[in-house]
Amino acid sequence: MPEPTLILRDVAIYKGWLDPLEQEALIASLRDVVAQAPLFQPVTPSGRAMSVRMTSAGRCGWISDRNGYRYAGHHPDGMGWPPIPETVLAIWRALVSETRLPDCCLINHYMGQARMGLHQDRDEADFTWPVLSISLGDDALFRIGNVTRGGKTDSLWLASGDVVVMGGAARLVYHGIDRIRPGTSGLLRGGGRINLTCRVVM
Ligand SMILES: O=C(O)CCC(=O)C(=O)O
Ligand SMILES: [Fe+2]
Repeated sequence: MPEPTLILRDVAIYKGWLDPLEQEALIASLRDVVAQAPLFQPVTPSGRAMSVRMTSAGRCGWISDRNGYRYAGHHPDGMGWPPIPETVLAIWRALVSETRLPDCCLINHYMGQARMGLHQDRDEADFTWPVLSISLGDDALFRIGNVTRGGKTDSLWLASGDVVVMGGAARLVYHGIDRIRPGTSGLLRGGGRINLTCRVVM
C-alpha cells in the first residue's frame, strides 16, 4: 500500500491524493447517487436534527433516527441504495483492498455551520477492515482523539482531495469535524463540503 503523507494518532492521511480532475469525476458520479437516493437530514436517537445531510451507496446505508444509529437496506424514503460508484471503489482498491470491497459508502454533506461531534465508527461487525474517508469541497477541521472517550486530541485541516484511512490501532479512534471553512473550494456548485466514508459493514 502507498505511504501516507502523515500519520497522526495512527490515522493515515494522504494529502492531495486526488487531483482536480479526479475530484470532478467523483462529484459527477455522486450526482447520480444523490439523484436516486436524495440527501436527507437525520435525527439523533435523542431527537435532535444532525447538522449534516446524508445518503449512502452500497449494499446498505448508514441511518440515524429515533430508533438509533444503524445500517439499513433502504433509504428512509423507501428506495434501495444505488451501487457504490467505480470512482470511489478505485480509491478503496488503491488504499485498502483489491479483494474485499466496502459494503457502504456514506455521503455526508456539510454546509455553513454543519459539524460532526466526536464519535467512534462502531456499527460494523468486523473492525479488522479500515474506514476510508474522502474529502471534497471546502476545508474541514478534523479532530482525532483516543480509542476511549476524552483525553487530549489533535486537529488538522482536511482539504479537497485528501483521503484518510483509519485502520488497525486507529480503527476505533474518536474523531469528528469541528467546522468547515466555507468558500475555500470551488468544487461544489453550491459550496460546502462532501465527505465519503467507505466501510465494510457485515
Ligand atoms: O466528514 C468527515 O470527514 C468524517 C465523517 C465521519 O466521521 C462519519 O461519517 O463517520
Ligand atoms: Fe466517523
